[in-house]
Amino acid sequence: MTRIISIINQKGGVGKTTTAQNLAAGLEKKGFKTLLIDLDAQCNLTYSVNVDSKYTIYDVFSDKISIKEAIYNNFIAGSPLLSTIDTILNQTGKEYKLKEALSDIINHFDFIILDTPPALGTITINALTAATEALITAQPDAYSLQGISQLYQTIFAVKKYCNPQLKVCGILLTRYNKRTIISNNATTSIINKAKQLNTKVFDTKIRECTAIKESQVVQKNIFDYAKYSNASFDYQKLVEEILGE
Ligand SMILES: Nc1ncnc2c1ncn2[C@@H]1O[C@H](COP(=O)(O)OP(=O)(O)OP(=O)(O)O)[C@@H](O)[C@H]1O
Repeated sequence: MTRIISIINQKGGVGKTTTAQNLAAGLEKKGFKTLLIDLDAQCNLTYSVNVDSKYTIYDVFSDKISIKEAIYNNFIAGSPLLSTIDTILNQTGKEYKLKEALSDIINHFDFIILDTPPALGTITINALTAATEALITAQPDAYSLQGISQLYQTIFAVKKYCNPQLKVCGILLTRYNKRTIISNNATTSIINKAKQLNTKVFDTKIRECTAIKESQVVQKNIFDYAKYSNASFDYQKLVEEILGE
C-alpha cells in the first residue's frame, strides 16, 4: 500500500521543507518510487528541488489540469497562488480535493511526501485528509509543546470527520544540538508529551548542520551535496527508521 506522509507543523521554520526534500530523496535512493509535492505558497521546496515544471499543484486544485499532467520528475511544484486557495475551494467536500486527485496516481508510487504550509488551514487539512500518516517536525524549544498540543486538536478533528485511518508516525526533532540545555530539556518534555498523545519521538534526531543551508542554496538534496555530513547521516537514519529497518 502506498504510504502518503504529510510533513506538518503550523509553526514556521521547523524543518518541514528540509525534511520533505531529504526524506523523498533518501527513499528514492533506496529504490522506492516517490512523489514529492510542494503544498506551501512560499514554494521553498520548489526552489530547492530545482525542477522547471510547467504546472503546479494549484492548477490541479483549480481543475485546470489532471494530477498526472502536473508531475514532472516525480515532483509537483507549489505556487504562490496556494495562499488564495479558499477563493477556489469553498464548496462542501473541499477537504477531499487532494485525496481525490491522488487517487488517480496512487498506484504508481510507493511513497507520496507532502510538504505543508505553516498554518492549519484548508491546505493542511487537505494534506491530512489525503495522508496515511502525519510526521510532525519540531525544534526542541520552549514553544514546541504548546504548538504540538494545538496541532493534535486539528489531527483529532481530521481523524473524526475526514480520515479515521490517519496515524501520527512520530515527532521528528530537527536542528538538534545535544550540547545545549534547552535542546535537552525540551526533548525530555516532547518525549513525555508524545507518550501522552500516544505517539513517539523518532530515535533519529536531525542535528543542526550548516551543510543543510548550503545544499538549499545550490538546490541539491543533502545526499548529493554533502554525503558525509551529519545531516546526510541523520536523514539516512530517518529513512531507515521510517522503513522499519
Ligand atoms: N538540520 C538543520 N541544520 C541547519 N539548518 C536547518 C536545518 N533544518 C532546517 N534548517 C534551516 O532552517 C530554515 C527553516 O527550515 P525549513 O524551511 O525546512 O522549515 P519549514 O518548517 O518548512 O518552514 P516554513 O514553515 O516557513 O516553510 C531553513 O533556512 C533551513 O535551511
